[in-house]
Amino acid sequence: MTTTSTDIPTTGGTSHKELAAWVEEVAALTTPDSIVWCDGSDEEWDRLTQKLVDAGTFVKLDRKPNSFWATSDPADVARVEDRTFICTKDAEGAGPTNHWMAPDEMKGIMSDLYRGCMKGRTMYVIPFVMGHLESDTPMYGVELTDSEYVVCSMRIMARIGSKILEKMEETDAPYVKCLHSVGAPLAEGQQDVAWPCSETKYISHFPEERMIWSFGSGYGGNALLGKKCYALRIASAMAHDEGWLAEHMLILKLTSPEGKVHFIAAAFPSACGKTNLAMIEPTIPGWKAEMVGDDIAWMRFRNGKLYAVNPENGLFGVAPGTGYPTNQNAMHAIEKGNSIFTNVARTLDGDVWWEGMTDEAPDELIDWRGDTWTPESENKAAHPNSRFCTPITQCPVTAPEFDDPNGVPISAILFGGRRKTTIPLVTEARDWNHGTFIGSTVSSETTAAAAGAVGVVRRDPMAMLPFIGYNAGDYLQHWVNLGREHADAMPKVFLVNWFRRDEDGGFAWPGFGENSRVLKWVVERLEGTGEGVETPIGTVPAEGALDVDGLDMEPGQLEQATKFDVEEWKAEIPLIEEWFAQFGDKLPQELRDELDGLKKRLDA
Ligand SMILES: Nc1nc2c(ncn2[C@@H]2O[C@H](COP(=O)(O)OP(=O)(O)O)[C@@H](O)[C@H]2O)c(=O)[nH]1
Ligand SMILES: C=C(OP(=O)(O)O)C(=O)O
Ligand SMILES: [Mn+2]
Repeated sequence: MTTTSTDIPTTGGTSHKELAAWVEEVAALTTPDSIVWCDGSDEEWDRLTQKLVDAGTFVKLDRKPNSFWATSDPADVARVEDRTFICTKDAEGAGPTNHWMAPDEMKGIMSDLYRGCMKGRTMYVIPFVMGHLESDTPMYGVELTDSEYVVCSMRIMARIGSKILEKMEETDAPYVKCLHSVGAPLAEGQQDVAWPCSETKYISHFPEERMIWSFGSGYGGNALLGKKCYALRIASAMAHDEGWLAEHMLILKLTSPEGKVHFIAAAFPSACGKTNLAMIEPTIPGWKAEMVGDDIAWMRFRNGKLYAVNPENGLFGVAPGTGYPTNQNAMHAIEKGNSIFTNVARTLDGDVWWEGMTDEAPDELIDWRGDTWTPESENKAAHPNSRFCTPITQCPVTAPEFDDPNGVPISAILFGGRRKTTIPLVTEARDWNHGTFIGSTVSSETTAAAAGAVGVVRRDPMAMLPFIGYNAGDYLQHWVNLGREHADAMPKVFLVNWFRRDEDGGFAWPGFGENSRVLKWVVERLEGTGEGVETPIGTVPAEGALDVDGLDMEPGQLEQATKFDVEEWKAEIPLIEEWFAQFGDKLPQELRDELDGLKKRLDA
């Protein structure tokens, strides 16, 4: 890259010399028409949303205050795991579960793509912090992007703007360099499209340099670089080096009828129920649930406990299936407006709609492809991975502890996935290593959150398969090591499955608010009052220990949801062995021992 920037008209700037130099360097490479340093103000939001309306990217919604509807290019609707790379010095650093390329090679390829890629566009500089600015160790980032959609979405999802930059300048603070381009330069006089993007996509991470280069996509998980790219992939590598955990987990505050508070973290793969559980309305009397986070947990040791912070400031939730009966809290958050909806359907009077929002679809809609849609239409009105992007503080059940820079002490971790068979409703791990084993072998059917086939069962350790920013074998060893070093701080671990099917193919367990019954048993186990029965896979609720009072289930269904079937589990063993085999020497001995133990118990 050449160094001198040029006479590109610029609004704003910084006294942070290293940052100023990086911005100049990128501008010289990408040659935007102008540079804007984002201040995060309302005025800026108004200006950029108007610009997006004028460009045809946004339609302003008459029925939701300060809210906008966007539809993407039909080929840019989800994370692209095939195009996601971990660029460590050697391939072993990325491990068997990631795509790897040497940093120099990747930088060569991407520099060619970036050269001149912002022509005809504005390059925005977004200073942001993941977590709290008041934290002991503020976790800064700066995203350079040529997308107004990304700026507006980042303003909802993270804490951005002048206040962050000023604090960074005070100490010349280090930050994660996040470079993003939609990869669609405009020639002189060329008309823009509503959703610029490129067929060529790269989502590249340089964990050793704490840097992210993203090219060609405007979709959230690929383009809002503070979220999955920084707060999971880069942060997991930082956490490994520094002795903490960056995890794909919601954080829930539960208050029992006696007023006792417990904080629970839960890891489910994308589109497997994190946002819904984070906003649960318990159906059992006297229990109160509040949300600290719905997607990501950063967990550090403090006063002999494991404390979790939600590094985000917004919700980027799966729209389909979100409605008043299943998740009224998300609906109330959305009603307040200030939101961006992507790839949902739009009603003719300027509201949004998606499958599962109401029992009956409106008579006529504009679907996510921009076509007229009626209930007779064959296609879905909303894309299955369509999203709402909404400030987290608008959710009526956001816990006051969301604002605590130190986070909340976690007393239980739930792992889960989407499995039609085998995995019972709830199982408690025997101890930390067994819990780590359970987490490391979690399996789930793939969903529309990532491009590719849907419904294929794959192993997804700790729901982190697409998000571990280094060798997954080292990641599993890190979990084991932390358990050894901080034995007394470790939460109890549970495995859950809301998605088991009955003979008719329907969900055996009603899920959603009824999941509070499972949470109640979890809390009772923490407090030493819940009764359990040991099985080869862990402890399951004893007969009658799961509160099903007032639950209307057909005969046999509860049994179907909760049963442990030794034959089903024996069939899992070769799959787990195959999964473990790829780690070679990196597989922690402790997990080998856990697998042996499980085999013996199943055969006994
Ligand atoms: N059957 C069933 N579906 C659920 C449950 N919780 C969430 N879902 C559905 O799973 C999909 C993804 O949920 P969401 O909470 O957005 O997942 P996230 O991506 O992990 O945050 C949505 O369509 C939900 O309606 C549950 O307990 N039971
Ligand atoms: C934001 C995403 O994740 P989730 O479905 O876990 O909310 C994503 O997959 O892009
Ligand atoms: Mn979610």
